[in-house]
Amino acid sequence: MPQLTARSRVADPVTSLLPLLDAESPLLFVRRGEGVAGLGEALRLEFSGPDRITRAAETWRRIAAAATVDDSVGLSGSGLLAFGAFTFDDDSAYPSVLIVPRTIIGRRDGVSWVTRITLDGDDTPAPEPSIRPLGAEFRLSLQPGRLDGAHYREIVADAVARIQAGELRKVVLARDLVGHLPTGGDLRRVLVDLALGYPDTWTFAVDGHIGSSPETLVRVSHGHVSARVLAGSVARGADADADHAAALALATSTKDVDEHRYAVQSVLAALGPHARGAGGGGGISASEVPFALKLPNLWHLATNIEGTLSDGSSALDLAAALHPTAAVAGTPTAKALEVIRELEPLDRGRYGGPVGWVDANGDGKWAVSLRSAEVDAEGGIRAFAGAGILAQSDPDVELAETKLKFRPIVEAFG
Ligand SMILES: C=C(O[C@@H]1C=C(C(=O)O)C=C[C@H]1O)C(=O)O
Repeated sequence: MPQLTARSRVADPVTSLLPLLDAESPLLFVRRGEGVAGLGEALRLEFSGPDRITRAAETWRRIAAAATVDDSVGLSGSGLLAFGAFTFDDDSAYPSVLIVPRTIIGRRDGVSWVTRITLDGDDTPAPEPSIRPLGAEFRLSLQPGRLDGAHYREIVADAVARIQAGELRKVVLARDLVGHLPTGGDLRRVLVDLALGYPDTWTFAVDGHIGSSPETLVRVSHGHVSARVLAGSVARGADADADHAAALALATSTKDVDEHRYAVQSVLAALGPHARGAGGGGGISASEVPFALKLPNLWHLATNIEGTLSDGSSALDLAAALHPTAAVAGTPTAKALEVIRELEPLDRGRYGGPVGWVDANGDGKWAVSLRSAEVDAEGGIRAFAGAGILAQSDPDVELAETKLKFRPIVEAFG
């Protein structure tokens, strides 16, 4: 069993975590400038196969129980934690990882801290947080990958026919864009653009998987559990009136409200066995009517879900119970996964999977990886975006929706 020792102390305030990151292998999970950044690797664990998240959760519980943690900060993200990113599919060629950095810099409620982590028997000094000037600016354009627009419309039409024939109710189909990072390209430039352009989303970087997701898979903090489900999308309007009309049309569209309901139900069903409702009643609670969440590129229908944990599950246990939600797979789940495998000629990698962190107490924050890309060791980039397909879906509209969902990543690289 790896023996980890972690020590967290309040530090001089940092104004931004991003310039502190490693340019080639950044570790990051932030929203509105707050969160955690990691340097170096004290421990890296890889998982694969159908029970990859469950095994990661069990392994982490044992490592955390054996660890020595001295945390005088006591904020969300202080103390010992592991960053993680898990593949969407059971058979992906990409690794699912938990990475414990050597040094963590955190920022929350105006307080900054540094956590230093050592692995017994490893004397490598922990990297010192220091501002590293950003590398040269670069611009690159992402091009259609394995699945271009015309092909995407075809598989959407195929899925619609299957849904209309009663094979399933909903399936989320994604397509890809590819590109190449220039030699020495500083990934922090991309992360800065994402974090500044989409401040209300989770901007993340774990093991070359980067993005800015608006969807919270699950958050656990001191026995409280919460999630934010998104499903149902529409483009922002060109002016204030058109924008208001777009949000209204989304909130009253039967197709989108139905799609949203499936996604909320799948999250409630997965969390129910682990939680009591916020009001003390049975189960976990969700607001009855979704709200329209405004992002720079899109409106989404959104529902916040809350409850009190009843069984000591960690955030990673719950991520295992939740993945894959109807927001990224479909309904019913098993059939949707079968249709995705059949129609999508892609390995989604960690897109659509849980990305976030878990601490030694089991608290943590996990997003559904959306608006994201895989960047491999040779600089190869593959970005993904998808849309929920229902009986009434129009292939042209769904293709247009994926274009809008690519925008954060396309613009951050471009
Ligand atoms: C699948 C994606 O997004 C998901 C699908 C949505 C939809 O179909 O309306 C909305 C938000 C996300 O839950 C994506 O961004 O790639």
